[in-house]
Amino acid sequence: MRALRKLGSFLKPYWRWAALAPLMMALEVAMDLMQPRLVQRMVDQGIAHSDMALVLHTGALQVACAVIGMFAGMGCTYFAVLAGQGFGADLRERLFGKIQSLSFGNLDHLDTGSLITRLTNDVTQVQEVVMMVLRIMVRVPLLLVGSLIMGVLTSPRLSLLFLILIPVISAALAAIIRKTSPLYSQVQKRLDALNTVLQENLSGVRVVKAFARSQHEERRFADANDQLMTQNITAARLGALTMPVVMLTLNFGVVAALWFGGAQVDAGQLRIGQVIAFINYLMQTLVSLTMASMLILRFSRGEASALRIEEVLDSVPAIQPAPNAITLAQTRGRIVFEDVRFAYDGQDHDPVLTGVSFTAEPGQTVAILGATGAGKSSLVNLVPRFYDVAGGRVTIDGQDVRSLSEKSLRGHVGIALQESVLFSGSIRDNIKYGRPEASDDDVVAAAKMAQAHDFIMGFPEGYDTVVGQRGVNLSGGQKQRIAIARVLATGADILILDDSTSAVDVQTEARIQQALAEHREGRTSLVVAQRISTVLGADKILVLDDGRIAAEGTHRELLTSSPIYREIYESQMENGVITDGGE
Ligand SMILES: Nc1ncnc2c1ncn2[C@@H]1O[C@H](COP(=O)(O)OP(=O)(O)OP(=O)(O)O)[C@@H](O)[C@H]1O
Repeated sequence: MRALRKLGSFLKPYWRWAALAPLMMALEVAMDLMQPRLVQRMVDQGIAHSDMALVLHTGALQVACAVIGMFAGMGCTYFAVLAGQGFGADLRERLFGKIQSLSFGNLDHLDTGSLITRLTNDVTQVQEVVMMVLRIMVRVPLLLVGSLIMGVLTSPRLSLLFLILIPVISAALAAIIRKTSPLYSQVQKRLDALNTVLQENLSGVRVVKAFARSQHEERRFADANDQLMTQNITAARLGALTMPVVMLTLNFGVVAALWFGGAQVDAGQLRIGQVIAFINYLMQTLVSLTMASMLILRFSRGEASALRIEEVLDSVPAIQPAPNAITLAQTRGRIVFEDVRFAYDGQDHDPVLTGVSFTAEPGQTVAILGATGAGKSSLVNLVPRFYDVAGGRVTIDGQDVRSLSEKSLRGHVGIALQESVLFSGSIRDNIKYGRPEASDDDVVAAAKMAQAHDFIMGFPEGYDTVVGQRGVNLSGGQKQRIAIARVLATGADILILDDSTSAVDVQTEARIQQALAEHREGRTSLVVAQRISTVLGADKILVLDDGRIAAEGTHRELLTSSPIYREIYESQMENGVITDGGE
């Protein structure tokens, strides 16, 4: 229960509600405990002596107790819901914030489906435990101890039955719990698997259709769904044993109490009302034991969820801010890679980049070219410090990027990632995403440079056109251009384009390059490309081969000095990829 206890701190802001709920419950239990005594009084003193006034008076007291108990119960539920919902909302918010704070390296290891399950189902499980605790955590021990004491007070001799019934029912319930609780951890895992299939499918639905794999995906989903169902049924089947076991024991108890109680009534040692009251207390005792077992089961289910939540909350961002992080007020934009090594495991096994050294002077455009998997994206991701180097260093204006504050670094480095993700909302909002205070003129200027203005104005609503689920669907090339406009609108003085014109036709791409060249003043650019046409005008081209810089120079220089470059050039010439400005 360690993880659950730790998450309990999220209840602190709601302590008033959390305290009121059990108080109300205590009142309800007190009322419940009064009832059998009142029944006993009515039978033994009222009915036995035909004392109608006493019967009516006791009946009225019973009604009053029931009404008070009912309101107390309602109050308890109400306060428990207030506290529980507040707790759940705060926990979800913290979890979401934590996910936002994680680095690329952390996110590589957490799959989206599992994060969704943790944010939704796991939080709900823990929240339910909290509400249950507030409602019945007090009720169970109070009712258990209270009814035991009252039972003993009512008939010490009949109470000997407790000595048999309690161990029997406790042992049976404990066995059920031991078998059931591991099954619920499995339920969460199966739910993860289902959410992963679901999430992959929803985001990749077009690929599924393109490959006509709908049936395969349906089967995959049905498998995951069936496994979840089977797991739930297995757990529930075991759990379903609880009630029959309890009822059997309870009925044995009642029969035994009637048997022995009846004999004592015959012998004049006990009154009928006492037997009835004792049976009530016996039932309350056994029912509260059952509730305790359910509570334990819920706890172990909640603990499994709490552990999964904790795993995310306790993740340490792979990228740690420097203790005295420097804020770069202005940059010249000189980027230097000094003998950089990089590996995704962070421990230098199997490096993706080795011995990478180069300089991008302020205002220069440096292009990075190479086969897929050569390490181009990995290289540029080191500049905004999405990952840390394993050896060497990356500097901006002589400052190691690890010594800069994240805010300042990301403020100066704008990156258009390989995959252009737009958010639902207007095109304007998307372009302003990195700098919400950008003026409309800035937005238009950025869109013009990214060669997006014309097609945006082609939409009836222009910049207010809504993209995303309920808006227009943009082509891959249009999305890429909006993503480029988004990074240009930030006004960042270091611009990184990671293969971000791959879906744009060669002519448009050339126009983007030209517009960027015209506005290059004060901006250093790193451009990752597959096509030589993208890099023709670059001040420097790095040819990356298997994580190393195989050659470096301008287009002209490389044509003569680098066989790899010449090979790429010639293959693209043959395929007609180089149509504009090629030599
Ligand atoms: N998040 C990651 N975790 C682990 N390995 C990765 C990750 N991203 C890339 N790699 C590996 O690093 C190597 C370089 O990948 P990278 O994406 O940098 O290549 P690239 O040159 O940009 O390729 P492309 O042109 O296809 O985008 C590849 O072997 C790839 O499998």
